[in-house]
Amino acid sequence: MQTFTTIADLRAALAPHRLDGRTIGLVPTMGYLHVGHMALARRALAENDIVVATIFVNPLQFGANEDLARYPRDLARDQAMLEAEGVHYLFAPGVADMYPRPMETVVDVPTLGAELEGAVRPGHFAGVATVVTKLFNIAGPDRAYFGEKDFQQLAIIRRMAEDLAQPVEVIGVATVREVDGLACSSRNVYLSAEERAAAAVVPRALEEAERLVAAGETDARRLEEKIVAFLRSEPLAHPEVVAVRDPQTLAEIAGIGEKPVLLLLFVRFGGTKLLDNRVIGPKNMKR
Ligand SMILES: Nc1ncnc2c1ncn2[C@@H]1O[C@H](COP(=O)(O)OP(=O)(O)OP(=O)(O)O)[C@@H](O)[C@H]1O
Ligand SMILES: CC(C)(CO)[C@@H](O)C(=O)[O-]
Ligand code: BAL
Repeated sequence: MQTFTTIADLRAALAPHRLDGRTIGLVPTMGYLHVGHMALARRALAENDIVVATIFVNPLQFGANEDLARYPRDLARDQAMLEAEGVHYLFAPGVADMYPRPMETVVDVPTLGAELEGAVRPGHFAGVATVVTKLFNIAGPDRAYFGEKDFQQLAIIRRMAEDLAQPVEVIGVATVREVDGLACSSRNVYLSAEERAAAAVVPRALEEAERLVAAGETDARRLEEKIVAFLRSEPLAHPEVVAVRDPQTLAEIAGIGEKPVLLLLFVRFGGTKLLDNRVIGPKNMKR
């Protein structure tokens, strides 16, 4: 695997592949890789001739009081993991390589990006949409891979790619979990041992929602209230977003009826915010 830090070097490496008609899969990440990232890489390797992973902790998507400076980093370990998986290229630019001067141009998805996680992280999704567009422009991938754990991000990137006719297929990959069900996440390392044990309440809340819907709960607001109470039964859990939405549009819905619904959770443990979600179908519904 070759690692590049400049846009020009990555482009030069990819140009001959493109000329020879090879397909390119892109796996954008912020590094400190785990088995969830590896699932994206494996899927990309299965579906493309050439796979480019990217590692860039994008300052544009962090708010002033967020964890940009302390975001976990270990480039050597990440390189070894990607190499072992068979990834062909790693693009790991510095901030000056990606943004040699302050960005004047921004890609925003203002409605989808303002709610749910966007409501507690203003500007976050404009930062994501902007950097992902730039990564698409740099690598020119045929397909790009994103985790369903970041459900709203995936929905926003799909919408952005469609709206802007970006010539890339956006592919969602199922969430990979630890043995107790907690979604793998780079930020899990921030959790103390106590918080880590308590965090298992998040996937359990998704199970509980599934159980409540199967038992006949049809009111979206009541389901949200029950899940907030379930999460609060764990004293270390501070639910920030508990929302039942339409999985396609992320629009609010009132009732749980014939169609599957998205339950999206954003739960804080100490200073660490964890995301999770599940698409839940009504009783006996085949999904
Ligand atoms: N458990 C997981 N299963 C599948 N995909 C995942 C998982 N965790 C992250 N991803 C995906 O990997 C890509 C890169 O994510 P990122 O580098 O932010 O990792 P992360 O673990 O989500 O980090 P953070 O803890 O900062 O949210 C995103 O598309 C994200 O959805
Ligand atoms: C897609 C992404 C790499 C853009 O910085 C980031 O938001 C992430 O890791 O999910
Ligand atoms: N959602 C993954 C990237 C971030 O939290 O900034």
